[in-house]
Amino acid sequence: MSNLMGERRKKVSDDGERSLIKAPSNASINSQGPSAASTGDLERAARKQFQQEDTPAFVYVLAIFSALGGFLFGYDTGVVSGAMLLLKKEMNLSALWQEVLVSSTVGAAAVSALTGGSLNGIFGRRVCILLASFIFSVGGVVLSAAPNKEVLLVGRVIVGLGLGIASMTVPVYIAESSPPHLRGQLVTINTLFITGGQFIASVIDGAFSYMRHDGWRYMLGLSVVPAVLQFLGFLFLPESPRWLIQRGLTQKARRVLSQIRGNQNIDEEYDSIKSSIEEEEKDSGGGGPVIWRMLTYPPARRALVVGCGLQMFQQLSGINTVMYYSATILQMSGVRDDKLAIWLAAVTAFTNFLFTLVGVWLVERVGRRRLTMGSIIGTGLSLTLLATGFLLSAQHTPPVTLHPTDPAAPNSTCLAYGSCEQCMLDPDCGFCYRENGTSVTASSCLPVNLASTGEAAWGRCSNSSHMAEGTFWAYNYCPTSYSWIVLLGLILYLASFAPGMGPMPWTVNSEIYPLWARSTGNACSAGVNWIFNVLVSLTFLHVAQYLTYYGAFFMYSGLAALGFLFIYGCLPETKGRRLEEIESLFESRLCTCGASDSDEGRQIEYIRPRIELGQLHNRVLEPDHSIAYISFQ
Ligand SMILES: O[C@H]1[C@H](O)[C@@H](O)[C@H](O)[C@@H](O)[C@H]1O
Repeated sequence: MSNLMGERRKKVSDDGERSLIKAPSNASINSQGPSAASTGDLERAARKQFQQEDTPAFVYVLAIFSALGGFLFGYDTGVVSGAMLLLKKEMNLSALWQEVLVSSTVGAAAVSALTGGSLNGIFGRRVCILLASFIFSVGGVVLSAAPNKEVLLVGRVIVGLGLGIASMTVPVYIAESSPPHLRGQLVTINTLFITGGQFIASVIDGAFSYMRHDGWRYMLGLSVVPAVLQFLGFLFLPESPRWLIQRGLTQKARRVLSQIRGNQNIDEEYDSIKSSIEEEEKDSGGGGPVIWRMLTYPPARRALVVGCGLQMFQQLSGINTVMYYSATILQMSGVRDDKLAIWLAAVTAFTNFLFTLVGVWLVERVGRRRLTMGSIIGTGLSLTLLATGFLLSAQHTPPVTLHPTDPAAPNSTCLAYGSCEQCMLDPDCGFCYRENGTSVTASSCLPVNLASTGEAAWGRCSNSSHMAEGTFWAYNYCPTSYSWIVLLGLILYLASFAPGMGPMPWTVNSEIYPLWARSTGNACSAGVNWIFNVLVSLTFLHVAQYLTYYGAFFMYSGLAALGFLFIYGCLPETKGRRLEEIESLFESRLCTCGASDSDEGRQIEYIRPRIELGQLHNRVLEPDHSIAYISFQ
């Protein structure tokens, strides 16, 4: 493939249009003429200049309407925790039903992301986004009108089906429609909308938590608004030009390209997409199911490993347990009021959103590779800090000093625990205590009220609204003076995860596959993301029970360290390259991908965008500058 691209370049440079670029002599650019190594850089850099001149507002409108899919992703996964607080009381939900209602959406998303690949290939990106927003709208209506838990479950599964399709289609659609110099930023906006959706969901949860009756209907049903908006918007937005060319709809593709590139000349881009598609199809061997062709064609196989690996490590770095656990972490730090904890969880979601914005700003400045590496290092270190905070609070855990017995349940295991740490790791028990200044007194481990974890089944802490002054009930956490370390760890975690590990797996996946493999590649990697999402969130409490909280967070930091090695060895830099050029980054052995990063530091200075061949002879070369040619196809 790279040979073919090299040949194409050579051919055009023999008879095509040429531009002159002046580069500082200390840059590692070959000054002797159009060598294959230097022309790639120069070409990219010069293209950047042309493209930067004019980016029509239409591309931004297109990205924002698409990213509503990301908003729904964030909203629907985020809103359920607040809705569940009300639902479990109103519908009398058992722990199993609560778990089923939460994870059914993520499970359905995994299945539909995996099948969304073929839908994308057959019907195109636009139809898939229309379908996803339609499914979201239906799901929202079913949820808000649900008369019982069975219908609720149906609604949650419907929403999950929409989520899976949207999560794999939207990044691809944005990437295929964006100019290369903005692609990273525009695709990252989708993750910004995911975290924005999570934040808005937590605000809506807070606002409707006061509405004890039917508040959940509003929480779950409000997602219909962005879903309908997206559906209406997509009735007017165009199909991805790359998909159209692949399908042979060339006239339509040219029209769309002109529309999204404004007044720029689209011939070069059109020809390059078209010839890449032809070459790719030859290279990949033609027949058989796409996934098989990907697995047997080394560059596509390597891209698949990188894409799925990134998504796996994103989830294994524990983002969703940290988000899910944030309310408890905040309670550990002394926030005892449930309502306040809900609002503070909104602050956590906002922090995630805010730092994703930093990612949008950084992605085209520092590049995907450096951003992801920096982010996972910070993530690993802050997980270690979180774990240390939990370790210190476990080591200084308050002992159980009172052992009251309930004649109705004399054999409760809770009564046997000797410390708060042991007590809180058992999901059936909670810690009831008095606080005197900073010291804990009169403490006991009691069974939790199965209908509401906010109080004990019996005894001093069994009536949450009438507990004696100075008496507290801690479920899932222990009072500790080391909570500030945990809180600091939480903030640092979000500040490091959100700019890189949050958005980059989605952004990188939208660009690393050749066109013929793009939908399938994204379907697989999004499926991996959802599968690990459900795995990590379902196993978290069990892992914490076996390894304790600090053990669980040390484990996540170990997984982040493995993730760093993977990214360091395997993730190439894709910044500024045209989608059609990216395949060549995966031509060498998998773990040498990072080597291409060394190209990054080069500085290129332009003196003029175009120059006729003859003019070159009249130029005087200054001693400290070199001249290089680049060619355009
Ligand atoms: O990229 C997103 C984002 O980081 C979200 O905050 C998280 O909940 C998702 O699981 C993840 O895929």
